Amino acid sequence: MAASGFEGFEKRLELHFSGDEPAAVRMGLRRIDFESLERVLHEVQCTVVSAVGNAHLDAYVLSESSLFVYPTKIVIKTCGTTQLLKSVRPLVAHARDLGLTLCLCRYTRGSFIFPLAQPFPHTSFPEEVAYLEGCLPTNVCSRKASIMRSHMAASHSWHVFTACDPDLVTDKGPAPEDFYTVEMCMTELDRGRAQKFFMRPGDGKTGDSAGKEMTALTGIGEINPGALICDFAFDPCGYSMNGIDGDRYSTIHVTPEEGFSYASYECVGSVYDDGDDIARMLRKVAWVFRPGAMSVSVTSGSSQVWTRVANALEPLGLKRRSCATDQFPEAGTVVFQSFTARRV
Ligand SMILES: C[S@+](CC[C@H](N)C(=O)[O-])C[C@H]1O[C@@H](n2cnc3c(N)ncnc32)[C@H](O)[C@@H]1O
Repeated sequence: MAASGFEGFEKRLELHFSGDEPAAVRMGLRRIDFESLERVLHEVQCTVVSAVGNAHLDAYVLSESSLFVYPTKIVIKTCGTTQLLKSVRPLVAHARDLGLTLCLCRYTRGSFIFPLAQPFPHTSFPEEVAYLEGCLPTNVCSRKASIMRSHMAASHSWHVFTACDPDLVTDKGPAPEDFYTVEMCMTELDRGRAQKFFMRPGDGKTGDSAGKEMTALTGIGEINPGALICDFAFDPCGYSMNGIDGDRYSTIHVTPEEGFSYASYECVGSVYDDGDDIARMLRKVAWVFRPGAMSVSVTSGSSQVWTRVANALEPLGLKRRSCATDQFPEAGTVVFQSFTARRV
């Protein structure tokens, strides 16, 4: 970290599994014991700092972002110089031991602010794809890698790799057209807002208690007041939270340092939700951080959700600069939009 700052942009991996035995899928991946999860995270170079769970999923705040474990799905998101893709082989092996077969893999990330600081296998997208392909079982044979450009600057591209087992995804996997994932990446955070994510020296607060205070003082707690929140503040600065609400999660991570400030927001939803909910949440997130630039990626089987993004953000003075769409076999459609704050 000497020659650069903290890399806020996360790498994100989503793995879906299927199984023939009802007993295997009932608790599924949630039966992986904590020590085994810690060993996987050790490979990735991060640790668990806080955890919460409900009837549907377990959510972990990590030293570098978050991990969500459902019975047949894992989402792991890590930032900094972590080696996220090193988790693929051990996670697939643990799932196999539980009678579960990989049916869908999604890997996404933005453009790193400090690409030269990234270690193998994250030194370039082609290298990440080559490494990932080497880790995946042969049944996930329907594969595609794509870099979606924003036409703004090379620094705002969206990297997507998907791999599916066409038989398992359509037979037993999730119906991708019903669900969507929104990934928001924000840079050039408003200075005053970013300042709220620094701990105050000598106030005696722990990571947990300072995290709770930040959730309340910044307005993050109001984004989805119904969610159970697990939050953590880093010393001297930085913040992470996971929110769980039934079978949905949301997550926020903040790197507030001037010069490379960054915040991300991610949530999952269903096309059957009230369409205004997602618009309201996106507006609240933009209000919490007031970023100078932002990208929003929507992964969905239906084409309608992404239109709500621009409709929600443009009234706040965020002008849409680009919109790119790409389709991934059996893994849905990705719409990548970028915005900048209107300068007055
Ligand atoms: C883990 S958090 C949030 C990560 C998220 N991807 C982001 O950048 O928004 C990163 C912030 O916490 C700070 N931080 C302080 N101690 C840290 C630690 N031990 N591990 C990771 N980040 C730490 C970093 O400097 C940075 O501001």
